[in-house]
Amino acid sequence: MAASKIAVATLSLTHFRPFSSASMPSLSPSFSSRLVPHPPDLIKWVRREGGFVHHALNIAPSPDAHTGLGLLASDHIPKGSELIILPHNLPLRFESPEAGDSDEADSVLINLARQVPEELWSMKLGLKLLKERAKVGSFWWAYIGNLPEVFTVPIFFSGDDIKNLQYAPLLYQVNKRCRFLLDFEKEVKRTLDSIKPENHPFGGQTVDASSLGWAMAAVSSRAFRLYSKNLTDGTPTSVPMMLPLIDMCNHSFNSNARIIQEQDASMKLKVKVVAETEIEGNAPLTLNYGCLDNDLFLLDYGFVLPSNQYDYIELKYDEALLEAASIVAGISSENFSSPAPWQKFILTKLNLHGEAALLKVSIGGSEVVDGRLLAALRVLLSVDEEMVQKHDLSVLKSLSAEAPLGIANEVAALRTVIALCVIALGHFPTKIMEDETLLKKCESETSKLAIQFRLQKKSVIIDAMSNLTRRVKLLSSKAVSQG
Ligand SMILES: C[S@@+](CC[C@H](N)C(=O)[O-])C[C@H]1O[C@@H](n2cnc3c(N)ncnc32)[C@H](O)[C@@H]1O
Repeated sequence: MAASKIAVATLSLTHFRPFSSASMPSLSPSFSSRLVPHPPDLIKWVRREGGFVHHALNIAPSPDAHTGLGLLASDHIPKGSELIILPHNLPLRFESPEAGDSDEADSVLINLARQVPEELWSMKLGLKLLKERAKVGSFWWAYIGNLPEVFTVPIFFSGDDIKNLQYAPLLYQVNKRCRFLLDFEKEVKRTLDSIKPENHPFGGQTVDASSLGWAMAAVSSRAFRLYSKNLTDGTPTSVPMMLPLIDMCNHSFNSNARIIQEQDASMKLKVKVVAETEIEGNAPLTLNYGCLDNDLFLLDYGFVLPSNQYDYIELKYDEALLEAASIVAGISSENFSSPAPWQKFILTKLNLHGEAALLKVSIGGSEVVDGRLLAALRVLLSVDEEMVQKHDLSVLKSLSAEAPLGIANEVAALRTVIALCVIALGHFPTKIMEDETLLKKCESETSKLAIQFRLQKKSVIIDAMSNLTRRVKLLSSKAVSQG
């Protein structure tokens, strides 16, 4: 017994790297602080392991101080140039494509991963990342040592900062993730308590919600989905992977580089980054992470994009809310609370009525007004069943279909949406000007993010209101000119 205790002690001292910095970040961690103070040279490591890195690429703090480190071009790079090539063994994925190389510790990991809900896939790959982080001599150490020490995703916000987001759908998601991490911490502890030391995937270390959260955030903010063949039946599936060095690229919707997936001579995965445009010297290399709203950018990546064209606010389709909006808009219609049977029928087709109704609707984004909401308002504000029946649902749902049920109907529908916007704005506890003043005074990065997030949500509403007001004015002047 005593001997095995000594063996455990030796194992734990020499075969793992402590997770301590995941739960206790250094006193003033910044976006640029890495897991270890002087991490290995990542570019050299990629080249040494058979990868290619363009000679004019460097890792450096981004010109925009809030984006952490980035990849910068030191010289002009022509369009089409290959910038980075990673051979198949460099990406870090949950399951290695080489069959038969897994050990007992891997099967513990696989069993834990089975308990992670699909939507939190980043935790699954995060378990693998934690395993490699704990292992002395991990193949990926040069990569892992270069990962950020802290992440600004809301699971690490203080309670006040979470409240300061002021937006229920995001609060719900943040709470869900926090609750999952706390429950999963217990599950991981329970599983690891019964594991033999030599099979412990984290070198005998305690894994808590904080280290799990670090791993989940590292993956959600840095992994890319690539296509891979399913090992059992060969069907192509998208697999999240961490792509060393490539994940030093920051995001832009107008990115100057893109990822290409290829196969090498032995049909193994090869991941390339290619210049999509000419890249000037000193310019950052950027990738497009996707057409995401600010909820996802904040939840997964820990940043908020100003004037994000894909951002929107979520509302619940609710008769009482519509009734209130129509009163604010000065339009009286009883149809909101008691639609006629033909109107109910269309609402059911729009999935806004009935048992399986989906009541989430949106304002903002590329549509400006959720097509289902717009169609419902047009229909509820119409008394002309025959005219409504003439139109296809796709026309009734489209804002670019100009006044399909007549100008008066369209003005009433748009004014009701504008009133909905006024009500939605009123639900935020602070005004835009207050937020702007608070933002100037604010020193904490996470408090700033919370204020920026809610400011952007309010801007989405204001932009939608301006867009709709412009349309109402145009329609009204048309109505006047038509006499
Ligand atoms: C894939 S990593 C990019 C490298 C990262 N900047 C670093 O220091 O390691 C993604 C992270 O970079 C930051 N980032 C990337 N693009 C950004 C942007 N457009 N605005 C603000 N932060 C950004 C965020 O912290 C995000 O979680």
